Amino acid sequence: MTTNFLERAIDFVKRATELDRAQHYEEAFDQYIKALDCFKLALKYERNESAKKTIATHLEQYLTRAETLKKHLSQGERRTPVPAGGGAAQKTQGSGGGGKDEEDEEKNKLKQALDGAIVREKPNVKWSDVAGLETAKQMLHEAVIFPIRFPHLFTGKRVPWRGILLFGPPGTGKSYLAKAVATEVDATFFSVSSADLVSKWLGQSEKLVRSLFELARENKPSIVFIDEVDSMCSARSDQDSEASRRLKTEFLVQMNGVGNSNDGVLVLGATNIPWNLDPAIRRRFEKRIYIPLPEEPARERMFQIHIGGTPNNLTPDDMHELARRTEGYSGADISICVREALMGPIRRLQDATHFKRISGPSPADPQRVEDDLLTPCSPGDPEAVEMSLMDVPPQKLATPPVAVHDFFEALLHTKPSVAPQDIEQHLKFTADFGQSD
Ligand SMILES: Nc1ncnc2c1ncn2[C@@H]1O[C@H](COP(=O)(O)OP(=O)(O)OP(=O)(O)O)[C@@H](O)[C@H]1O
Repeated sequence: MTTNFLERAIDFVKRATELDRAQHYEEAFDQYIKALDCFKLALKYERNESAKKTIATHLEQYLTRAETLKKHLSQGERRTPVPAGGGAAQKTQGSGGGGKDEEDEEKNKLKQALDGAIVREKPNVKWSDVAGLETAKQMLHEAVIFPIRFPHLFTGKRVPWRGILLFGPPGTGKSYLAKAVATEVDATFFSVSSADLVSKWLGQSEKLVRSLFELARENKPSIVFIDEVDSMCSARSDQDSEASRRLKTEFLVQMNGVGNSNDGVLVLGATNIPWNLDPAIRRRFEKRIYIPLPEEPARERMFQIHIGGTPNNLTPDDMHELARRTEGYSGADISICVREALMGPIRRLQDATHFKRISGPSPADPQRVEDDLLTPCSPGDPEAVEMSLMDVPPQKLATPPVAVHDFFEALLHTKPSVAPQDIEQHLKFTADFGQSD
């Protein structure tokens, strides 16, 4: 298996370096990425230690080159030459002169480690997908979207916010909102779960934090989203391990931008337990926005968003009723309830013992109407034919629409997940330190 992956990796590398030399950087980058995927698999399955080392060295080498190309491409320069810069192309071209010093090597390793801990792809969540949370959205516009789109608005003493904390009970859309920011804004987005950072990289994590901020500064305008920021930044205490103390100090230093300018870098934090944050770190988040449980109109919008285009026969009154019945539910609770309800028609199909013919849009081509589709019905229906789902030809199956009783049924099984005491604590924190949505 290893040999196979290794061979494939080498094939991709050959193609990549040829394209690289011919300055076809976009295609070269694609081939490097494919090569890296194969190298990673080869590394995973290789048992021999010295072979592992060789593969790891290749991996690092081509990763560096791919990163250089990516940076170059993202600056919109498709064909201008990219210096080899100690990366793969340099070595394969045999142009010598490499010799990165140890510090660079260390930095590269950390950047690779970061690659595993951070997500850089743009999520696909739009502003309009986020129900309610108007204050938070407006604040994020001020902090993120305006400074990038209209930099001249932020001159002189008017400076954009550098640190924003989103806090509130679980499942209220803090991460979801951060994803919407990432999708809507033309900035590099780094998303890191601080629980991951602490658990996987303890000992190394302060260096990772430094590298994360370095990367963010290199790629500005950028947004660093730190989920569960409390696990990295809880109040300092005598019981803290040396590693955790170093991590907190480093985070403070980086957020201050000491010795570096943090212009163009916004730190967005999210937490369910803001009262656990270290006070010094809490202060670095200049804006602290409470993300509460959704009000009735927001809940109604959530039902609409999560149902989307799924065929249903819900009336506006049904929607109001659902919103009314879900007081105390978080956005996450509602999305689970909707998923459950959307399965209702599938269950009806599975349980059906009788079907009848109806006309409707063809499952294969919704533009065409067919008059011999089959849908479940009660055994007493005059047109009922006894059969089960498996007897229905797939292209003749008409899926029943989701109905309001599917939601009522789902609500019996999905209960609100946030406890009232939790809300009280959040309200107290908001009164003391926050800003309410
Ligand atoms: N305001 C909202 N509008 C639309 N959907 C929402 C909203 N809030 C939550 N959801 C739904 O709930 C899911 C979970 O939300 P999310 O992960 O953002 O919550 P969170 O506040 O970050 O929770 P946690 O603190 O547990 O990480 C989202 O993927 C989304 O489907």
